[in-house]
Amino acid sequence: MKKCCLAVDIGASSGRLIASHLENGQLKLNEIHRFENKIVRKDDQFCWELDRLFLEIKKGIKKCQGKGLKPESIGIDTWAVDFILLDENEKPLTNSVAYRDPRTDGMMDEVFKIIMKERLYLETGIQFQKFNTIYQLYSIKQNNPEILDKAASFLMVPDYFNYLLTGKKANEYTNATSTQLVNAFTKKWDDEILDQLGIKREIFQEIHNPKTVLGTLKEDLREEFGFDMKVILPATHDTGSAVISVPELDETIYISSGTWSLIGVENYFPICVTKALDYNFTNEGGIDYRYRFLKNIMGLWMIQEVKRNYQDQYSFAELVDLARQVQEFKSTVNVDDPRFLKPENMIEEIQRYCQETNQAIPTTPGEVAKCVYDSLVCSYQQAINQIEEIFERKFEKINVIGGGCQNEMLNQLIADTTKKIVYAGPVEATAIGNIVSQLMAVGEIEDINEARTIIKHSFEVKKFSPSIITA
Ligand SMILES: Nc1ncnc2c1ncn2[C@@H]1O[C@H](COP(=O)(O)OP(=O)(O)O)[C@@H](O)[C@H]1O
Ligand SMILES: C[C@H](O)[C@H](O)[C@@H](O)C(=O)COP(=O)(O)O
Ligand SMILES: [Mg+2]
Repeated sequence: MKKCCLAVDIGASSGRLIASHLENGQLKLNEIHRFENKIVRKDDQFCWELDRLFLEIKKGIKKCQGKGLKPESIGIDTWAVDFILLDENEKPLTNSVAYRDPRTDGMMDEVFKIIMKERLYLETGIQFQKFNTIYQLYSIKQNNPEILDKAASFLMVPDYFNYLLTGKKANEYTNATSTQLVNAFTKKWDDEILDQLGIKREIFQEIHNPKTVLGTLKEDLREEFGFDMKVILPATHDTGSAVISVPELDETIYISSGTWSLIGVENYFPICVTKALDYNFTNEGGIDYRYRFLKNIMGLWMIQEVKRNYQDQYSFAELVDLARQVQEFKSTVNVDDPRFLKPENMIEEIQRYCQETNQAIPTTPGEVAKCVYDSLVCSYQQAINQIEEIFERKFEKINVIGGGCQNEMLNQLIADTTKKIVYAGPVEATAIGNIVSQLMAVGEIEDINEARTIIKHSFEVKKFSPSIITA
């Protein structure tokens, strides 16, 4: 049996288990299992199917032996902000409510009545998204206080899966920062904010950094799988893992392109200045206490919903080809308008927006897709301008990572619009960042610099130069 480590990366639209080992200084990947992730309706709430996702994780682990692989460690990363509250008997107190659920509508303003927006930003450095954990918890406090009274443990989604694997409870740092409840300077839970909001501190676990060996499998799982593994904390916020594996970082702005587009730079200190607040940038925690100075852009969620609205009769590649065929269609929308966060029908919402703004209304799948892609690039350009204004410098390169880097039309459009060199890849950047964190934890890789060198020599990165427009 070949030794390997196992990365579990679950984004908002898909999950995958990828086995990996080092061979002649290169990282080799072997996709073991891939599955759909989606938001479902349950008890009139938008929810994740965490029980199904854990079964998918176990299914993937069991596939390893059939492939002659013996995983020595496993690391789990997922989307951010969402959590589970366990009671004193370790039972979940609520559904696995998703961040797109409207339960946080109006909660930001309720919190600002207690803690000024500017102070919240100065202390946490985290962007204001209506679905941040802080507003989810405050919604529970306002509408179902008995739930918070009964709560004994707060676990974010990857923490919860780690608990199911090991029986150990911990909050991992990079994901904890996405809650907007961690102080950007002390890097600990912000007792003052929790106290002012009346959220009891004792439900939060000790914060552990990426590369922590949390433990090994519970006995029943060792017997079920037939082997034991170390359970290691990668950057359990998926974007935190993705940024670790950006091959081109100097002079570079990254775009982690999946359900969301996370656009930013790696930094060594939090930037909580007024301009960063006004432009709604975040300082999410990274590995080795680095910072991910970035902002959320609505992302490929929009094309995922368009695809769903067309009953999945077009693949993503086909939607790109259809968009290529209507280059004359120029209408765009503000992708970051909250109306696109969870519309009933994305196509109709885009059409309504174009009508309201007196633009041509997209009617064909190609026109709708082109409108989405063109609109995303407009938002990318705006964010890039804001980053360069804040850093008072130009960035020469853009590195697109994640599933979206497979969209070569979009990559070229980004290059043409921004007039910057675009590098595309690696596709599985998140899983790769997860893997190298495990290998650093066990000493197979020295540090992040060696990790990035290995990554650069292991994966193809395609280059897109701005087209030369002849007069
Ligand atoms: N062949 C392709 N052509 C164009 N876009 C693609 C292709 N494959 C995947 N994508 C894009 O990648 C996105 C998924 O990226 P991924 O990083 O897996 O998302 P997440 O981690 O959020 O689930 C899809 O929504 C789709 O827009
Ligand atoms: C809700 C958060 O902003 C979101 O999780 C984002 O931080 C993120 O990591 C998205 O990752 P995807 O792979 O789901 O695009
Ligand atoms: Mg992802």
